[in-house]
Amino acid sequence: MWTPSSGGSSENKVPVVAAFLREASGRILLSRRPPGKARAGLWEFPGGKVKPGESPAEALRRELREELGLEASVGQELARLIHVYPDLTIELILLEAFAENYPQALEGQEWGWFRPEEIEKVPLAPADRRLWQLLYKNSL
Ligand SMILES: Nc1nc2c([nH]c(=O)n2[C@@H]2O[C@H](COP(=O)(O)OP(=O)(O)OP(=O)(O)O)[C@@H](O)[C@H]2O)c(=O)[nH]1
Repeated sequence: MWTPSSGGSSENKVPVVAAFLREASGRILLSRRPPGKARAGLWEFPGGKVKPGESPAEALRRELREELGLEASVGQELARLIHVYPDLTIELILLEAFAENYPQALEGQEWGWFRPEEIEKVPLAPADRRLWQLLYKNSL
């Protein structure tokens, strides 16, 4: 598990949980930030903010159900980092997830399965680009 910090202020950081979810052929699930939201149009691992009183795993199961209609079990933590955006500072926690059904875009967002080499070329949210580099370097 890797826990680097991007350096800026990490006070009042918002915990954000995200899923590393692979289908049978090894492609990875990404979803796209919808128009009108911060980082609109960029791709990210599906997930969202951890609410007070929730564990990261509970938050991830809730987000996957709400956004993609997925029933999922959650495995180990793969990576974690702090990222400072102009509008907020997040602590992004990437958890391995295993889905029991197929995703459907319940909030109208785009999503897709990507092979690792395709992810190199996808416009990822900046925090996710860093996370991906960590994962790749450690050949997950
Ligand atoms: N879900 C998710 N958010 C990420 C990732 N990477 C990343 O920088 N973020 C940022 O973390 C924040 C998560 O907010 P969100 O909007 O997804 O979460 P939410 O639905 O629970 O909150 P909201 O109701 O305030 O929109 C956003 O600013 C988003 O850009 C990621 O891989 N997954």
